[in-house]
Amino acid sequence: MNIIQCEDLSKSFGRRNALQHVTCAIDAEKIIGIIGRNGAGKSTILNIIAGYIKPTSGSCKVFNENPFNNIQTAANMIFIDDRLSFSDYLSLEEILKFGADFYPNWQSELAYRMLDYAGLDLTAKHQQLSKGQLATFNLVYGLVSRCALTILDEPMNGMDEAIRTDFYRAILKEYLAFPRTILITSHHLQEMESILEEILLIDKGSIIAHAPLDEFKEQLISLSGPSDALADLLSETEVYAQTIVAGMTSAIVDTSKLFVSEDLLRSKGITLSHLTASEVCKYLTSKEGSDIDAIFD
Ligand SMILES: Nc1ncnc2c1ncn2[C@@H]1O[C@H](COP(=O)(O)OP(=O)(O)OP(=O)(O)O)[C@@H](O)[C@H]1O
Repeated sequence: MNIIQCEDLSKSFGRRNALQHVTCAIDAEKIIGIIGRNGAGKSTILNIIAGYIKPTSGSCKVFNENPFNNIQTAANMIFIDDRLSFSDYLSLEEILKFGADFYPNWQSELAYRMLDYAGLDLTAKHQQLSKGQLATFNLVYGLVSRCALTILDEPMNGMDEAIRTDFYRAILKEYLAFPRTILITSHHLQEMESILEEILLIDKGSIIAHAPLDEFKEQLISLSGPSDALADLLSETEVYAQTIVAGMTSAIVDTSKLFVSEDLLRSKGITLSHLTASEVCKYLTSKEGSDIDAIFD
């Protein structure tokens, strides 16, 4: 069952096109990574899904309704990002009590246990927390609310590596205990990969891939071997990156256009290796001919 349906969705801010003709459907009860470079349009699409901003054109349906200013969809959804703010006068404990009153599936005990684990003082005020502590508190708040749609926009921003590792596990455990749809953005895809079922890759306001994680990773492959043995193959497929050193070529290529068996590759001395999701994202979204070294030449 789709809980989010976007049809030909576009959003402009003045003359800047943040999203362009986006069409996608998101199933219930999945953890989906919304991935893309800085400025790709990730927060914009999440803000439209959350009902905070209106699209310029096209439609977005969440739980079959237009989410903009919609109390019904808001009641089944939580949006966590680093701009989440609570009253300056409330302690963390008081904020948790408000959460318990508002969200029907709220898990108080779990919230206390997680915050105790992270060493947060419940008498502290939200605004007194450090950047990492703030992210930790907000993420706990988002998880224990157990909303059918949980949107986490860069939830680990500012957290140290150890707590990030712990909290990726916490997200997965919470999801397994109470399946829901979790949309999560992060620039640390490698760390987050193990909890994702699907990846939705946005580049310059357009969706360029939306697939289960394994399928996504299989889109590109790395081939290495003698340059003459690889030359014909490379002319038949799309090459995303290539290096040639001493007659040996290494190339990142599109697997959908590569019609050759692994046995044949082996017989030509070509080795094939798989990429991580993070590497696939990097190659699919890098600017043609981009090279930071060129700036200094
Ligand atoms: N309120 C706004 N006013 C003007 N331009 C905006 C506004 N919000 C976003 N944009 C522009 O829209 C584009 C997409 O921004 P968005 O915040 O969605 O990117 P993002 O993928 O979340 O980036 P990041 O990974 O850096 O957070 C960017 O070019 C940004 O400058």
